[in-house]
Amino acid sequence: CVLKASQKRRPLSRLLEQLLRNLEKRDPHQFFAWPVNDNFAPGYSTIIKKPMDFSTMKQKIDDNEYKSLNCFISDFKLMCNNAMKYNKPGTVYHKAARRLLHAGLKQLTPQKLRPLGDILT
Ligand SMILES: COc1ccc(OC)c(-c2cc(C(C)=O)n3cccnc23)c1
Repeated sequence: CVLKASQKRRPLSRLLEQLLRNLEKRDPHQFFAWPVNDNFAPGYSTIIKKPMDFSTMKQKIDDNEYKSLNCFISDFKLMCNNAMKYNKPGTVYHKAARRLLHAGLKQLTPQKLRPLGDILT
């Protein structure tokens, strides 16, 4: 039988795509969907040395750049921490980043991931 394109992907890639979709649902305003633009965030590229966003994470999945779940989780944390570094507490972006990080890490706990089986070992 012929595998669908999605079924041909590596098991880790399919898992990370699923996790990414679930994390993106926690960003309803799409503040984290694309790279932050210096025109809207003055000085962003001088303050934030390693920018990260969901579209970049998706591209890294497609390019098989993530060798483990932990590398994927590190980029998710980097993205949220960048927003909490650049934006002052109390701003809509700082609050959105805190909520996203908290909700995202709850989805990425071993208890939640264990049912996915030995794909993570
Ligand atoms: C107001 O609509 C948008 C749309 C897209 C954004 O980033 C992709 C942002 C955005 C996202 C951020 C972050 C995540 O720091 N940000 C900081 C300062 C000014 N704008 C932003 C806002």
